[in-house]
Parts: sequence; C-alpha cells; structure tokens
Amino acid sequence: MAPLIIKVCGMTEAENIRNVEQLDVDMIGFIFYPKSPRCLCEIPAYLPVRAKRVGVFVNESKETILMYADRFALDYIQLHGNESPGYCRSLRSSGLHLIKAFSISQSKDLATVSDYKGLCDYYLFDAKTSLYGGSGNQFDWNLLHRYSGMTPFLLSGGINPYSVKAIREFHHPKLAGIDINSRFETAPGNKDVERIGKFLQAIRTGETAG
Ligand SMILES: O=C(O)c1ccccc1NCC(=O)[C@H](O)[C@H](O)COP(=O)(O)O
Repeated sequence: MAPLIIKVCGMTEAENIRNVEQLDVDMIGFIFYPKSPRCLCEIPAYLPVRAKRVGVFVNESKETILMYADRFALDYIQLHGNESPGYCRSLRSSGLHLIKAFSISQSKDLATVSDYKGLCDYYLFDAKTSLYGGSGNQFDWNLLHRYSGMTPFLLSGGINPYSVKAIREFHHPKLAGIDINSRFETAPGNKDVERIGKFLQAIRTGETAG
C-alpha cells in the first residue's frame, strides 16, 4: 500500500499541534469558519514547521482568504462550502494551492466534481452535513468508484480508530490520503495524540497495538 497523506484537521492549541506534528503527519488543518466549534480565534504560539498548513474556509471572501493565507503562511486553502469553479480559478490565479471539499451522500453529488478539473491540487470527499464539515459522519465510500477524474483526493468524514481495516481495504487509483478530525478529539479543537498515534501505526503497518 502506497503511503497515504495524513491530514489532521481542526487544531487550535500550540502544544497539541506540536505533539500531533511529531507523529509525522503531512498536513494540519486550521478552521477559519466562525460557526465551527473548532474555529481558530487567535494565532497559536506554535504553528507547524514541517507539516503543511491548511486553512479551511466556508464561502469566505477572497480578501479574507488572502489575509489569512499571508498571516498564517498557509500552504493550502481548503474550500469547504459552495465555492464555484470560477472562484477557485480566481484564488488559484493569486498563487494559492487549493483543496476543494465535496459533500457526498449519493452518487449524484459527484456530478459537479469535473467542473473543477485542473483547478485544485486535491479534492476532499466528505460526508454531507448541514454543518459543512466536522460532523463525525461517514458516507458510503463505494460511491467514489464512480469518480474517474485525474485530481487526487483525500478521504474524509467520520474516520475513527475503527476505520483502519476499511481504509486499508479501500482502493482507488486517485486516493492520495485521509483526513481525520472529530473522532480523535478530547474536546472540539483538541486532539487525542495517543489515539491518533495508535491509529497511524495501524494504518501504516497494518498492525494494531496491544
Ligand atoms: O471541522 C469543522 O468543524 C468544520 C466546520 C466547517 C467546515 C469544515 C470543517 N472541517 C473540515 C474538515 O476537513 C474535517 O476534517 C472533515 O469535515 C471531516 O470531519 P470529521 O467527520 O469530524 O472527521
């Protein structure tokens, strides 16, 4: 199995960020959506140095995204709302790297994905929820077998410590990585480092501890 990109999303606290980064994760996500319980209110005293910084936005203005991208030195902008292909093109022309999230509950939810061809570095397929993200809900990953685009994607939505077998058994030519969030929290925005460590060990080796 090729190594998967590991993205841990919705982090808020400096020591927690430092400890999660030390698990050798690839991306750490910061939520800049005021209605999220994981919204980053202030700049933490520590920001990832090695892991890529991902800023998550929901239907936010270009001006605000550019401001956060600069202030946090964001490597990727994750668009988690109803952002159009034209809007993605505009952000991309400003030099930003994009991850576009799609909410999936049935196969027709994949219909618009091809409109974003060539505009994003990654797609992220998440469970459909009125909260936009961070619901802890899973969708039927088999629906993704209908995705035949070229853009690599991150698998997301309700991934939890018991998802190891399903992830290792899920194969798709464009699966690039996984995104974990609320199912690994002690409180919104605070991740359980030990739980993530054990999960990653199992994902990477196929062996569960103990
Ligand atoms: O996490 C949030 O609170 C959130 C709120 C609004 C938009 C996006 C949000 N999270 C983005 C993510 O990439 C999450 O990791 C993704 O939705 C999966 O979350 P979960 O189902 O909790 O694993």
